Amino acid sequence: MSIEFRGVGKTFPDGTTAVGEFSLTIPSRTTTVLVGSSGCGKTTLLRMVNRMVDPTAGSILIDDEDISRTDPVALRRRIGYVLQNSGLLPHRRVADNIATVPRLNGVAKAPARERALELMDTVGLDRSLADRYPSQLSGGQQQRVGVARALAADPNILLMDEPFGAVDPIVRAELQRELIRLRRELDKTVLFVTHDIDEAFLLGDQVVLLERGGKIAQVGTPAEFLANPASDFVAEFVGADRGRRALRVEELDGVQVVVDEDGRPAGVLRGSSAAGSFEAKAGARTAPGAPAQGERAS
Ligand SMILES: Nc1ncnc2c1ncn2[C@@H]1O[C@H](COP(=O)(O)OP(=O)(O)OP(=O)(O)O)[C@@H](O)[C@H]1O
Repeated sequence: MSIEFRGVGKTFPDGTTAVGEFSLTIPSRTTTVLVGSSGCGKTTLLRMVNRMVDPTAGSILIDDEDISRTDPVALRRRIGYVLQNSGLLPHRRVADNIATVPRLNGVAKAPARERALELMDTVGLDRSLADRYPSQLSGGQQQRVGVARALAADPNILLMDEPFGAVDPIVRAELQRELIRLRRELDKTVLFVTHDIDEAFLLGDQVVLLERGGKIAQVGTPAEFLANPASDFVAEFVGADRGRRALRVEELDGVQVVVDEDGRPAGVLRGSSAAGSFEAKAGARTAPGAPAQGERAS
């Protein structure tokens, strides 16, 4: 399913303009990553897609249908949503957390549990954890449960708000690899929010770098960012955010390769079309120097 933002703006009742005017098309079955510093409007944009926030200007279309005319509850049940702190219900067991939306949609207990167990396999969680409570899991396991829960209603769209922001770098790299695998298997339209440009380049078919007020500094494939930063702001964000390890594109035997500042290959760029996403070699990119996460639990 495609998502289109048309001249979208959001000014909160207290007068804060989180998003000025934002237009973007997110093609079906691709991953778009919104990246930018704290407070630039990423979460607000994400939450407008499932109507947890309604825009004060413009419109959002899903497969050409204006979502302001849809029932927000029904809309939310068909869009998966993963949060930084997993957002699990603490008093419910893992399998029950995963089965929340199917149960709300009227699926009986036994098939809902069976589906939850299958989803635990999908996200790489051992089924023996099904009857634990969230507090009895590690942070990484909780995030996997959050992903499984978001997938439970088999949504076509997955919204992910800093889903790997609260785990350590090693678990984070593991979860990123899992998401790349899942994306290939599940074929969803994914909108992903992060502070971390490395994570954005690793996961995004399309990367959108935002400035304050939801202003687009640049939109493009990771290759386009690396080869052609649109402004000094972009060049600085792309370089500064990854510390000393500035990446660049080089051509080796006719293949575009991303190398780090010491000339070590960090990934291969596949073509330059819509499929021009960034394939990182395992272990080559572990998000060093990831900026501190936002204090606000969203
Ligand atoms: N309910 C609200 N009322 C007033 N202002 C808000 C509200 N929610 C968000 N804002 C403001 O809107 C701006 C954008 O917030 P938003 O949460 O979208 O940013 P963000 O890029 O996701 O930040 P972070 O990376 O820290 O999560 C910020 O200035 C924030 O303080």
